[in-house]
Amino acid sequence: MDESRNTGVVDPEIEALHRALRGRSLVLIGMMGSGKSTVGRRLATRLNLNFVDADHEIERAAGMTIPDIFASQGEAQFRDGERRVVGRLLGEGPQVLATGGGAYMNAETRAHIAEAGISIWLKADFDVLFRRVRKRPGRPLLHTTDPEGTLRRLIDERYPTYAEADITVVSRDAPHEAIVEEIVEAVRRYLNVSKVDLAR
Ligand SMILES: Nc1ncnc2c1ncn2[C@@H]1O[C@H](COP(=O)(O)OP(=O)(O)O)[C@@H](O)[C@H]1O
Ligand SMILES: O=C(O)C1=C[C@@H](OP(=O)(O)O)[C@@H](O)[C@H](O)C1
Ligand SMILES: [Mg+2]
Repeated sequence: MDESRNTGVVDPEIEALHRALRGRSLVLIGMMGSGKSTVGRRLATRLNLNFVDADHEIERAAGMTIPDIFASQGEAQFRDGERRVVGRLLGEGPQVLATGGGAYMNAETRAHIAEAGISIWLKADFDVLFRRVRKRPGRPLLHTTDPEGTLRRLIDERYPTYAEADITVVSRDAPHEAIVEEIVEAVRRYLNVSKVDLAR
């Protein structure tokens, strides 16, 4: 759970960001395939924060994979576990928390994130998402006769809510590090931590 942490790094810029976070976590939200898990891990390394993936924690708590949870218990049970796990993880900040795509759609979770975190929406076009999720199946919501239509419907349903996030960063096909730097810059702006102040 903690493998992304770099200890011993003393970077004034990062320390200033940590102070400005005041215990809040950076919470990645967005559709399946937007890069929350992969970019989140790198963001945590970059900022010397712990990384935690809610899906991974749900799987650990349940002792089974997400497709198995959906198959054996159904989506409602998964959502209930997701709400509890995200709530617990938000109490353990500051860290980078990658949520599953549906987590932010829960009003209670959203309120909790607003209180204990800074929400970052990784916003991506349908084409980008569809190409990515096709490469790696294993997302039970897309196990339908029409995964393309399902993904479009989920985008329509969810984007107005995702738009409530504190910060939006466009996720496109670019080196992960480039997206990480855009997030760091956006977080710095959001927290009013200026590079100029830090250089003094
Ligand atoms: N900036 C990017 N450029 C290219 N591929 C990316 C980028 N970000 C994520 N991906 C790829 O998209 C897929 C889904 O990423 P993942 O982090 O699992 O998304 P999420 O957790 O949001 O569902 C992975 O194969 C990942 O490597
Ligand atoms: O969008 C969703 O509702 C889901 C997204 C998945 O996580 P990723 O967004 O990390 O793929 C996972 O939580 C589950 O399959 C449901
Ligand atoms: Mg993920």
